[in-house]
Amino acid sequence: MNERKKIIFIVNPTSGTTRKKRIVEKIETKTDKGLFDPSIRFTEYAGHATQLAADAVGEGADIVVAVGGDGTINEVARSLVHTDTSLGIIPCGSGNGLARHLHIPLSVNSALHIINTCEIHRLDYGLCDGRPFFCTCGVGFDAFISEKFANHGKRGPISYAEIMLKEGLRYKPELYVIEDEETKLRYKAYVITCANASQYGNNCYIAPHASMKDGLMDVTMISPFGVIGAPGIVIGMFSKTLPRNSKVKTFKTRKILITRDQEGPYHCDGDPYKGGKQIEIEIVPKALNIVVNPEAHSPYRRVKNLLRTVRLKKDFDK
Ligand SMILES: Nc1ncnc2c1ncn2[C@@H]1O[C@H](COP(=O)(O)OP(=O)(O)OP(=O)(O)O)[C@@H](O)[C@H]1O
Repeated sequence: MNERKKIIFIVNPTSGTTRKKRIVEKIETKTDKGLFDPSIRFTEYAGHATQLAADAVGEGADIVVAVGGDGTINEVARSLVHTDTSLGIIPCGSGNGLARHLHIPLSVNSALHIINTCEIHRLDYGLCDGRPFFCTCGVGFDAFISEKFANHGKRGPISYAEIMLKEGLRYKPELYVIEDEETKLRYKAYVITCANASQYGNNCYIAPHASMKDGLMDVTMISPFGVIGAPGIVIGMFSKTLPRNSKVKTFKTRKILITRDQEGPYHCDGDPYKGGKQIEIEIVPKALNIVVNPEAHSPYRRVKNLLRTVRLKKDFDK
């Protein structure tokens, strides 16, 4: 008989707005016990998931599942890069950018089905100022807002929208020099985002053509657009057409250096950090095993997910 795979679930009780007790019950009942030997651990403070994931690697875990949002995934995945231990995802954050990019369903039952299917791909991640990111990183307005959000106390999309409206008008775009191996350009930008995955979360696509398999990041630079240009930017983000906007410049590259006039924040997967005048960002190709959705590119994926969720819900309610 094959030995069961060791799988460790790391639950962030503070992520998103959903209650985690029911999620834990689902993990306990729906994980395939024939395939896996599961255990569940809870984070007790910010940053704890990194230590728990490192411990799991040390214990020889085959899969470590981040149960939370992009912040939790980042903390878990940074301990898994360049190892044979794979990252699983049960998305229950506020934005769930990486899970949405990978077409991992937001229903816990369906996400557990993906884990039970256990298809693993080796994908890219990024380094921003030496810090790992898996979805996006960058400077400008989004880094400024993530700093305000981190200090706000309350989470969830309503708090986020509140901060965007209150602080958005105060933000002043900066001048940046952006260099890669071939070009050097000066750009006054509202936002510069380097994307390994396509979206910030909540289906807000900053780089709709980003791929985690191409060894490259998609750099999106948005120049100041004013009140009149704002609806076009927002519509572009939610309709995957942002690169066509005249205020937006995009390119793919492996590594860039961003230089600005003064020190300031940058963000990695939505979490803010203090940065210097220069920030180096690069993609590390094929360095993290991730449990992916084998049906991610099937045209019938949404219908199948819906049917599976209904079926699993019926089983669960029995
Ligand atoms: N037990 C804990 N107590 C307080 N904070 C925690 C705890 N565990 C993790 N955190 C912190 O919670 C933060 C937010 O978690 P996470 O990003 O998963 O949720 P989210 O912000 O709601 O979702 P998303 O990033 O998808 O929008 C993380 O940056 C992490 O450091």
